[in-house]
Amino acid sequence: MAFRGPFTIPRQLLTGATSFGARPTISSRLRCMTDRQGLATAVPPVTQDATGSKGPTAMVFMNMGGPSTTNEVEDFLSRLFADGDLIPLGRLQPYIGPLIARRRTSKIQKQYSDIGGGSPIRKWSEHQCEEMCKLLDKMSPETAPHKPYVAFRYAAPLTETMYQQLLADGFGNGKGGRAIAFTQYPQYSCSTTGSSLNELWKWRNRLEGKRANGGSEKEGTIQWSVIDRWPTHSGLVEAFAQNIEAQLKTYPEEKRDQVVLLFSAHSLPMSVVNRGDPYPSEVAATVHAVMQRLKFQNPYRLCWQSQVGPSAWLGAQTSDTVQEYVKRGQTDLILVPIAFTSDHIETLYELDQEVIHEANNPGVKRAESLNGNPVFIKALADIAHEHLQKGELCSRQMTLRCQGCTSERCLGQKKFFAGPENASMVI
Ligand SMILES: C=CC1=C(C)c2cc3[nH]c(cc4nc(cc5[nH]c(cc1n2)c(C)c5CCC(=O)O)C(CCC(=O)O)=C4C)c(C)c3C=C
Ligand code: FES
Ligand SMILES: [Fe+2]
Repeated sequence: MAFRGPFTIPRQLLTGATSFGARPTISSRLRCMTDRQGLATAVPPVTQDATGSKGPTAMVFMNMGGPSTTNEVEDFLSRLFADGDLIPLGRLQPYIGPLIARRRTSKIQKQYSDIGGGSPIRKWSEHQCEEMCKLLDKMSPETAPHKPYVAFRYAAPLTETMYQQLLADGFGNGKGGRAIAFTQYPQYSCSTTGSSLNELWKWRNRLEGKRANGGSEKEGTIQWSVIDRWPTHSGLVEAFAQNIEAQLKTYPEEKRDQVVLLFSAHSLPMSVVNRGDPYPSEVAATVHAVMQRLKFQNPYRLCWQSQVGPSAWLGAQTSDTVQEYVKRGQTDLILVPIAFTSDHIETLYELDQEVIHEANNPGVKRAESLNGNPVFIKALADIAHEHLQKGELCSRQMTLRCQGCTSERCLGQKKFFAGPENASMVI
């Protein structure tokens, strides 16, 4: 089903109308290629203590967050509708955003109360991050101790709170320290990971920037690097594949190969897709990698869920897809949430209580979410370990803005995280 809100997405979002920024010259492209080598080695040396340790290392999990109780729903929605990187509502956003949030609150509160009174995302994020840090301490003693932090975009603990905690824990304040911003969206979208990075950059400037340091040159001493996407990491693929195999085993053996796998990801407005957002192709890459691991033994489709408001969104919609296949007599279907790493309202309410309930057929099931799955937590540790070993500030892909991007925030954020030596690569 689609969440239909009482609001409309603004015209430029509907049409995707954008103007393109200045094109890079050939010489600037050549410079980019030369600088490319710099990216992999650009992490400045981190101070070592007498034992040779480069730690502590702060591991910051970034995600959207969700209301832990129904009382937090309105604040959560207010922040979400105030985010111009997610829902651009123009100059009137600070006024329209809270109005939309207020009108939507009781409907969404009911959904959270139907899934047990709140979103489990905080519980899972804290668990995943803590467990990953324990593994990292063993895998990478030279950067230990690894300290877990969670930074949510729209719910507690907010990015600002996390940053203040980092400073209180002895990072920054002229003392340096290394922090890794690790997105918990496996596939990059400017409306999700991009928004979280913009927020992190904003709070870094406010709490550690020149102005926060009385204009002194001692600006910001925390050394940030970013894990910005990991759509086809083998550990992620393995964790998804094992959950699908476990659900396939619940069907009689002779029917197993005929079960259709329906990978379901949160949709995007077509205006965001047409701006050049990398998310749809990265989600498709995850699906393909998982199917490869499963040896393409089942037919499959990728479909899109949770569209909000009346504008055009990427389809086909998950709810329509299930209905169509069931109508055609294909009643053995496994829904696989593929773009989020823990349970949330979109799995527990939209898939379980709406799509599967409406299908009214015992053959329509859902693969478990990754949640506390040890294979997944080991994958997180492997991804972080590879990042620490490579010494990259961010992926090469992060330096390329969307074709239709006109956002100064995106430009500034990417230049910051790419580092001063690589800033000229950001186009
Ligand atoms: C990869 C995941 C997600 C993408 C991409 C995404 C894009 C996106 N979302 C909205 C609007 C809303 N999303 C809402 C909730 C919500 N969104 C995601 C994930 C992605 N969103 C999740 C996991 C959740 C639930 C959080 C939880 O329960 O823990 C909501 C609030 C619910 C509602 O009012 O319907 C809105 C609104 C847009 C506009 C967008 C792309 C631009
Ligand atoms: S919108 Fe994608 S880089 Fe700015
Ligand atoms: Fe969303």
